[in-house]
Amino acid sequence: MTAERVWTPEDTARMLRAPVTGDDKYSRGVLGVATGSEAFPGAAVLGVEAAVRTGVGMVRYFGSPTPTALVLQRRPEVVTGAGRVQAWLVGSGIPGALERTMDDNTHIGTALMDGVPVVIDAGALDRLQVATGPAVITPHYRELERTLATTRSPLAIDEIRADAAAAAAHAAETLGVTVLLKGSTTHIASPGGEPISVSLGTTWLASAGSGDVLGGVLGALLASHAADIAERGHAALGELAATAAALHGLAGVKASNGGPIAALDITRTLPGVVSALLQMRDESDPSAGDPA
Ligand SMILES: NC(=O)C1=CN([C@@H]2O[C@H](COP(=O)(O)OP(=O)(O)OC[C@H]3O[C@@H](n4cnc5c(N)ncnc54)[C@H](O)[C@@H]3O)[C@@H](O)[C@H]2O)[C@@H](O)CC1
Ligand SMILES: Nc1ncnc2c1ncn2[C@@H]1O[C@H](COP(=O)(O)OP(=O)(O)O)[C@@H](O)[C@H]1O
Repeated sequence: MTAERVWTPEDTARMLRAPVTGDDKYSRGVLGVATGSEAFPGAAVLGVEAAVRTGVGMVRYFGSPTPTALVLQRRPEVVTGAGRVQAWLVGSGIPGALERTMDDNTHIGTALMDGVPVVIDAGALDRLQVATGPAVITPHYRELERTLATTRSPLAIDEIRADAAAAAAHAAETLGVTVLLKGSTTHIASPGGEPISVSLGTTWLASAGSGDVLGGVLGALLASHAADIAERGHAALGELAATAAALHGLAGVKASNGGPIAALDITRTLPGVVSALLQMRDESDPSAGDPA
């Protein structure tokens, strides 16, 4: 069995970065989002909404006309078109290779070849090897099976299910990326980093679009922690991935209150979860979190 660090709300709170007096929207970090497509426009709305509500200086959205219109309708604060960013989120709501349009491929390529940290989800997973910056992949079990299928050491889905922690570790080693393997327990593995498990959610999170929300949370965290990633590389990416899974899980629990949730509900409870964690941190260590 893989020995994993069990991630806690306290660990999550320690990783959060609240804006300080010297900050502006650019110093807080800009997230580029290349998600959604004419086939799955809703995924773009979910990821953008989650990023905005996790906390980031600005979101730039780069996608096809339908998701662009929907994103702007819901979040007028978003800037559209490619531009300078500190991190990218790419792939949620983009179809697999056989169904992708030329536009979809352009969006994926732009995000992957910008050289900054990148969250790679769903339809961009088959292109992960062209990423020029440090990458975190966010597959569920079927997506991990597909992603490993073209490597020299594939894993069948039953093997992944039987030992998901080991599967995540194997994928991180084989692919050279940080892996966030989604499930009721989320397993995180990084090349050379500490394996982590996160079980802070609820089974009600097993619903369409829930993973698209997680991508937005993680993208926002990468964009707002660029200096930490530059300094600590995959060790930082692993802890940020665990932080995202924890925020997503805790927001899901709050949104559910023991009942069903729609994916967009998770984004509504995110700010409250962030503020409660920051308050807990400030009460236990008033000097934490403001290096300015
Ligand atoms: N609102 C949206 O725009 C949403 C977009 N999504 C996007 O949709 C794309 C595909 O994601 P998936 O995780 O579904 O991809 P998967 O490729 O893992 O799932 C598709 C597979 O699920 C199986 N399947 C399909 N319908 C089934 C059913 N009724 N019962 C049992 N098995 C069934 C089939 O084997 C199919 O090949 C991704 O790009 C994802 O981001 C999803 O996140 C759902 C919400
Ligand atoms: N049984 C479960 N219990 C708790 N969380 C779950 C469960 N199943 C899935 N999740 C979580 O819900 C999300 C589902 O993501 P994903 O499968 O990518 O959905 P989608 O593609 O529809 O957005 C992940 O964050 C995962 O960890």
